[in-house]
Amino acid sequence: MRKIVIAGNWKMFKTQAESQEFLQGFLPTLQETPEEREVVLCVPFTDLSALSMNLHGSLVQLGAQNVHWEESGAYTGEISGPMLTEIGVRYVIVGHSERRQYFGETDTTVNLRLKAAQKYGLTPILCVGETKQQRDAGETELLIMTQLEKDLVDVDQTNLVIAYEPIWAIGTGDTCETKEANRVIGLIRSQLTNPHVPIQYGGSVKPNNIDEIMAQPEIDGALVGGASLEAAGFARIVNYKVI
Ligand SMILES: O=C[C@H](O)COP(=O)(O)O
Repeated sequence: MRKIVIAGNWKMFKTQAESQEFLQGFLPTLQETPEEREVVLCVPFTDLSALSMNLHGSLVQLGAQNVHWEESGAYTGEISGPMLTEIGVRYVIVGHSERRQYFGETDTTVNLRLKAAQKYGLTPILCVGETKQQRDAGETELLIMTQLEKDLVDVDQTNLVIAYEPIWAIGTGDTCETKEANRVIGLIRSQLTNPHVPIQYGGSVKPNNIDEIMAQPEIDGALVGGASLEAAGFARIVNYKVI
């Protein structure tokens, strides 16, 4: 059976004070969360230490938004796997489209980061997905297959989560039609050597569409941006109803 993983990606939002306020509203709602649902908060680096202490013993796992491939070194602005695991981080997002678009992330560096994450005991959440232009040009399948082929070279598929995030659906309110997301995720699964890799959908996931998204047979969770910033809304997503 595949694990369900619901992850919030806070991107560059929330100071430490704001993150504590969030937890006060969010954690009490988790008592009834079914155990097979893994809940992850991928937060800014400055929030990790304090959250690690506050999440200890809770049902929520801590995630980062980037990891470098070296253990240490002269890499200004980067962070290493041991630095993250030391403070209790379990997951890390790798290859998010915003890293690829704004910070020069390539399939080569994504592959290096994936392998480093696993080497140092983290579970990477690999993001793949097409732009609107690529979708309109009928290139979705080719683009995703190419990303998977390059990103997953020598990557251990027993410690991996993949997120399908159509870029045109991120932060736009323009959710991918659920059956289409299910189709693409099925395609992704067909390219993997391990059929048990959890594959999430990401892109304008909200409290009012999570139930339908999670009803799709190929979808094993969600990577949630904007809607993970508000405690009650994210709690509704995490506690989605099985329909
Ligand atoms: O990592 C999360 C995705 O970029 C989705 O963001 P969004 O839920 O705000 O569309």
